[in-house]
Amino acid sequence: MVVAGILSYPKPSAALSYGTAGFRARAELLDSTLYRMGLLAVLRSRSRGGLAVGLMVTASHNGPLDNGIKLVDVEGGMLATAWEEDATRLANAPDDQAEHVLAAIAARRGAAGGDGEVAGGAAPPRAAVFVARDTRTHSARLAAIALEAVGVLEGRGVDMGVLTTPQLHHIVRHHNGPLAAGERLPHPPTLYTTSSATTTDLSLQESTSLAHPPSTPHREHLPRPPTLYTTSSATTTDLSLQESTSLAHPPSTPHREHLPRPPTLYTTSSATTTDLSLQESTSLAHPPSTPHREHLSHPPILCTTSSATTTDLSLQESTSLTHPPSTPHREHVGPREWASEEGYYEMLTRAYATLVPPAARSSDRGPLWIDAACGVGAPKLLAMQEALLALGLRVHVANGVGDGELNSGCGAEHVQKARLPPRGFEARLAGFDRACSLDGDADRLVYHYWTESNEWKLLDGDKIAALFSCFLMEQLAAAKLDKPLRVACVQTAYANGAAGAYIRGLGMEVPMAKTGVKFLHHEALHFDLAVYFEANGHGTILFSDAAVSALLQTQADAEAQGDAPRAAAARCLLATKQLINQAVGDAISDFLLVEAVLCLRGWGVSQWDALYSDLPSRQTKLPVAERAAIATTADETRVTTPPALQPELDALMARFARGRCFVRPSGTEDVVRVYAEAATQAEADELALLTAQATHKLAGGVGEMPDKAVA
Ligand SMILES: CC(=O)N[C@H]1[C@@H](OP(=O)(O)O)O[C@H](CO)[C@@H](O)[C@@H]1O
Repeated sequence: MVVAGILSYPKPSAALSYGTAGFRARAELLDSTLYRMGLLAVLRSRSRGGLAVGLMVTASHNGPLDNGIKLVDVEGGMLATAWEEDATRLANAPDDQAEHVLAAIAARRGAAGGDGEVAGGAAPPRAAVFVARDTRTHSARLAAIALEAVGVLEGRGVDMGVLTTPQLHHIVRHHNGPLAAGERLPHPPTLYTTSSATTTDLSLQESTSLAHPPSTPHREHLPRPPTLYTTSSATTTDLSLQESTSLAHPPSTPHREHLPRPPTLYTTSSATTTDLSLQESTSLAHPPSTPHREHLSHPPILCTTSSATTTDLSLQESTSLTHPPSTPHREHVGPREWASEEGYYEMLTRAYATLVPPAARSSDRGPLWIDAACGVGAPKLLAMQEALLALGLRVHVANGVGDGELNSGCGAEHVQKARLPPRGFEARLAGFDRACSLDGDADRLVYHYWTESNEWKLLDGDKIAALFSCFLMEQLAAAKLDKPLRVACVQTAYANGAAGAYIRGLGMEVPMAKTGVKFLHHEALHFDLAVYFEANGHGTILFSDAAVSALLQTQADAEAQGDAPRAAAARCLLATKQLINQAVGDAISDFLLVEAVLCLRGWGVSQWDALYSDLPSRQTKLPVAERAAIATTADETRVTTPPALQPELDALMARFARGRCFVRPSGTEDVVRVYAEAATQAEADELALLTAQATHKLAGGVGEMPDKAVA
């Protein structure tokens, strides 16, 4: 059946690569990739004892004709690097060899077996693959192809419907819970001799460190009889789980449409949330007898700072002292009840309520205007709108699905790259003093506003990182932890020079990572507490288990000593951890934290903007004959190939006061990207153009010599 399936979705001639953020291509080229990635996702899940993995159908900030795939690994983060290589190999295998490539991957990764053609002895653990999609017109069809493939390998495919990318990460993370923790720690590769004497394979290292070695009773829970999910609650029944019992979804099968759903008020405690997904979920990876359920039996902590009635599940989670600081990262995962879209809203609104107590909710704060890029962020924001209003946060959602072309003239990518306001916000709008833009799958966020003097100003990922950094440092100072935490803000070469200087001035380390959030995320894992952001607005804050444990201890000590300010600071940091997505950058959770911090400080957007002044910068891009022919140093700030290019760029930089420029091949588009910074905007623009021209001349530019910046 696997072979028949592969042959029914022939591979296009174009080469496909699992780039900086998954596969991206014209939608019509992706059928075979979706099918094959459905198969691969099954292997990945099997290799981790049947823990769920996610498959997101999206091309993020790309135009509406493109689509793509982002695979979500078992701990809720991005796919392990070694599996990315497998993904590329499998996507590009000729049709008549793809099954062999798949079988080789399965054997190498300890994922063979079962009744499918990818067989090899004992039945493997049953895989679980959660498939979600954005709002592109072709996404539903492509998601169905992935689900079909999952079914062919007898995995449990769950159609999660339309979600933001970070929501899928969140659901996978909370579904698998602490069982998925303990892998992908930032350590050097280890040589594994079990599979091949020459294989240095992190993924194999991972699979040997499973919480569930093959002998664990995982498979006892599978297969389960299909569960009938009848509607019991109009607001919270998760239709996607009705679909979970269907293992093979032929592309022609119309999937249930999950959108738009009526906005739901998420203000109450879990008493009103009857989430059938959770009934189902509890019978999978976390049997009641496992110690992980201990998280749910701790008495909840009442967060008196926010509201006497708020029982905070995250703090319930945090009260678990079963994971001392020495245990691996990421064991303070939230409760299983959050492993659903409703759970996501619940988690965020509760955290916001804790962080911004009623006394801090000023009624004269104007609404926030949110540009949703005509993408999936819009319906998700609408679903939260009433709950946010109840917490004193008024949001106005613009550029919703169908209001215009996705990511075109609107959205975070357009705003940040073109340095232009989005459609609908071209001039000051009465009543709106601040606005923000999401991208097409709602994992990026930038803010912007019009000044009193009618100047449009952008607050990009660097500014968000600076706001979060100063807030964290302030709260850490007030919490007076017994042992200081190692705190950092991870950036890339695209970070504005002024941002790095400001953050270093706060006393934080500022390590640099390669472009691509996965690199920032991995770097952030080296620290107890780390903010990471790309200038384009993709980022989050990671709290290590050591940090969470230290904060819990501080809170308990301070409360016992009657030190209210210290206890409040620790509680505030724990609520921040609950609000900010621990799996991946998330525009919705990021904007909630921005709003919370501004509210707590009584700041308007201009005061935030005044933290530091950006050095003027400009980005552009150009096509070249072979972008892979351009190589850079590890930090991407200098070109190593072609050798003549860097001396030319050095000479250009020397001509401009505070001049800095670099070029690198894009991992998501067939272009070379150019970045330039200088003392004035005119000089930054000129340096960017000269850099693009030098690249065109020395690195095989195609078409006309660039004569202006291109967003
Ligand atoms: C300069 C820039 O913004 N590059 C973006 C872009 O990658 P490129 O490899 O530059 O195409 O898309 C990535 C995925 O979204 C994101 O991580 C990265 O920051």
